[in-house]
Amino acid sequence: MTLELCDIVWSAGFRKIIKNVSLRVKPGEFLGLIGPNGSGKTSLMSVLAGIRPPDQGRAMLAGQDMKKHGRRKLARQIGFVEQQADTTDRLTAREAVALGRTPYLSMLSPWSERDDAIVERALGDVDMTHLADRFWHTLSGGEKQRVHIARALAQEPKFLLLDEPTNHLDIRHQLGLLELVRELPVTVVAALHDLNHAAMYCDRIAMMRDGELVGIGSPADILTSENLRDVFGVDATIEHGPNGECTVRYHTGMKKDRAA
Ligand SMILES: Nc1ncnc2c1ncn2[C@@H]1O[C@H](COP(=O)(O)OP(=O)(O)OP(=O)(O)O)[C@@H](O)[C@H]1O
Repeated sequence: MTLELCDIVWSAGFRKIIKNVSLRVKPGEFLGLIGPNGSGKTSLMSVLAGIRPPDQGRAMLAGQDMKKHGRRKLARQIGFVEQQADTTDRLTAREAVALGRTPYLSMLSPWSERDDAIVERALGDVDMTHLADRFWHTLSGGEKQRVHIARALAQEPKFLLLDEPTNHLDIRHQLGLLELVRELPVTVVAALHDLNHAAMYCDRIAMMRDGELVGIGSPADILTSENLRDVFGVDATIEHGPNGECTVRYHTGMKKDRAA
């Protein structure tokens, strides 16, 4: 199954936020989306998730315009974990994860033991089994984030879209989460701020600046000193390992250099 954007424009009011972006997500890949604050990552993810219909261009799932897929069908194929999503409902963690099964339930297909098993597995995947009966409002920011991801996993999507999924997580859970999603039999698109995490886990990286897609390719192709200076305004050296892996080493004293 494919997910593809063709020459997408999305505007808020009169301002173009996403500017003529074309992108084909390859089946099975882990695609990272990087870019400075306000460069359009969240907006692009929302278009990819089918939440924001583009003003121009086409967002396609399985070769068909997303507008033609119903919400329920989209929800079975695409799990989207938004930034800072919250709920005021009085739910336990387990009940919040169970919401992920909604697109599969109907009068003819009521809740079953299989749904229970999927919910328990999703809770286990994000290391939240021991907190499954806790109420949502009592969870920490990181625990809530893990519940959101479990809810998306319970959707059993083909595409998992994660908007800054490691926000709020401690380093063990950041690495654990990225390792988990890389191992899952799903296609992942994740907006990431940590460029070394993008280098470690992504098959490809797409880089945005001011609403435009300015590059897409392997971590080594995208994470260059020139790109980091031009797009992020930081000075860094990229170290390359023997197997093509790369590590970003940021230079300190940037403020002083700029002032000079
Ligand atoms: N509904 C909206 N109305 C007006 N402006 C918007 C709207 N949504 C996004 N924007 C603007 O569009 C630009 C891109 O926002 P977006 O949230 O997509 O960026 P981002 O790359 O995800 O940023 P960050 O890294 O800070 O999360 C920003 O300047 C933002 O203020």
